[in-house]
Amino acid sequence: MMQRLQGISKFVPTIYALSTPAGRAALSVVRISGPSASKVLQKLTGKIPQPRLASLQTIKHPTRSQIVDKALILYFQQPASFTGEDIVEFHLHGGRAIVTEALDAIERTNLPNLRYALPGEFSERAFYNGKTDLTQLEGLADAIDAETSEQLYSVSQQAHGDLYRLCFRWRNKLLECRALLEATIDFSEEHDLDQKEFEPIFKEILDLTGEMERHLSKARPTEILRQGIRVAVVGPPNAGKSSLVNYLAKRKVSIVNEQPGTTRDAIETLLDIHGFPVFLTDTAGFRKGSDVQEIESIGIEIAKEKAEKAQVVLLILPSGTWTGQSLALETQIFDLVKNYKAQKQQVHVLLNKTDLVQRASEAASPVRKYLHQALDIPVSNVHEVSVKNDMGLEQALDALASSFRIISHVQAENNQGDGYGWNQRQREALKECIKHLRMSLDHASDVVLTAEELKLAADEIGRITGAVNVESLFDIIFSRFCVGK
Ligand SMILES: Nc1nc2c(ncn2[C@@H]2O[C@H](COP(=O)(O)OP(=O)(O)OP(=O)(O)O)[C@@H](O)[C@H]2O)c(=O)[nH]1
Repeated sequence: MMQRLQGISKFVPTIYALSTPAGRAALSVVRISGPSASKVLQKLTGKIPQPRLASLQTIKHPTRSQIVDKALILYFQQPASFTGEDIVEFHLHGGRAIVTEALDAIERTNLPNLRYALPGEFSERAFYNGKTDLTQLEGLADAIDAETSEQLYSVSQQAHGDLYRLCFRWRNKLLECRALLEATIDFSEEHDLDQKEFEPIFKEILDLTGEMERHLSKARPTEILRQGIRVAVVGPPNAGKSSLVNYLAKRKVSIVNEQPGTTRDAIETLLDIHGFPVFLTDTAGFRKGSDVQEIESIGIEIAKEKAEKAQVVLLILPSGTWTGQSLALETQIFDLVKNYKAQKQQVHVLLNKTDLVQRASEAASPVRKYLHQALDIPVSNVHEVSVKNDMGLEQALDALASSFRIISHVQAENNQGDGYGWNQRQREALKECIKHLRMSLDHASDVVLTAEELKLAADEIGRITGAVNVESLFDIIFSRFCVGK
């Protein structure tokens, strides 16, 4: 992508694009960036307004001499703009013909070196002109892709520069320590210096290492929310699994029937539960017996696999089971639950069909105790519900959301959710940086090696923000943006 920008500024192409979705809308924004942006504006409106002040102007097509639109115009003078170049924005009425003609009018100004933008090219210019760093670009791409509130807030620190500022401070400190160390080494070659002279620098490195380790331990991996949390709905046949999935999805995702064994395959649906993106999988009911047909038993195996891969297992028990009449029959289910717990999966149990049970909470008490004692399921993870009558589901969803918060590190188990969102690439670079800092401290007796490790540590932080060469990543990051961003 670098080649798009090569050369001195007057040869940098001026780019333009529709920055809002195509189609009929209240407004559509066309953006122009580059050395000729103001010339395009002059040719189409006859004047250049004061920078950063909105003004209503008439856009005339240069060859047809017809009015394309009367639109709000914004002009940003470089370097005070998103890309760091001159930018012009046309806030047009959002009609298909208006947008097409506005884009055509820009092209027909026939100014040299003017072309339609490539995907992510505005952001790419912002990066190369030092207006943003890699963490903010990645955060912005994730923020634009976010479909739920928690997805959005998990990347807002990246998108708004907090992570960049932190890394910028760390890198500067590392470079400072290294410079100080090298100056002291040079000085010590002429003057017989005591090892003690290096102590303040080592203290600084130690403090910085501790600070980075704290950030790493509190880091919220952003990819968990980007990928969605996997929740498997399991239980015996006829428990109400499909009814629950349909209730949560607010539509008919699965077939509901009183016939046991209705659901044969795993049916997955993406939902927003309290701001968390959740892949909810309805599965075939677990059961054994001579009347279990081959297809159903395949479905049961698929259900087990789905549950093993899920981060949260939602076990639904129908009233007959949890009131104790057939609890013994369900040992195979409880064995599976033990297995999920052993794999550190979060397990929630819904005691369903309370509408069929007299004094339901009294009846639920022994089973709740049993689940807690025998299977180590917290009492707060066992919920009495009636999917049919919409009872108890609100509280169950609140408890599920608490598990999602912990899984996605939005909230730590000790209730401290103050860590930054870091993606895998960033966490790995931070881990490498800490490794080099630890090595630099191990080499305390050979300060030349310490200085070298400090350089490697600073490079790792530079890789996070893009200050150190990471061009191989640029195509991946910029291509995530659409044209006009
Ligand atoms: N009374 C009562 N009936 C319910 C409740 N929830 C579900 N049902 C009924 O129970 C029957 C089975 O419901 P499903 O949702 O198909 O159960 P399932 O667990 O998906 O069943 P399988 O597909 O056999 O595994 C249906 O007739 C539902 O209407 C409830 O809270 N109370």
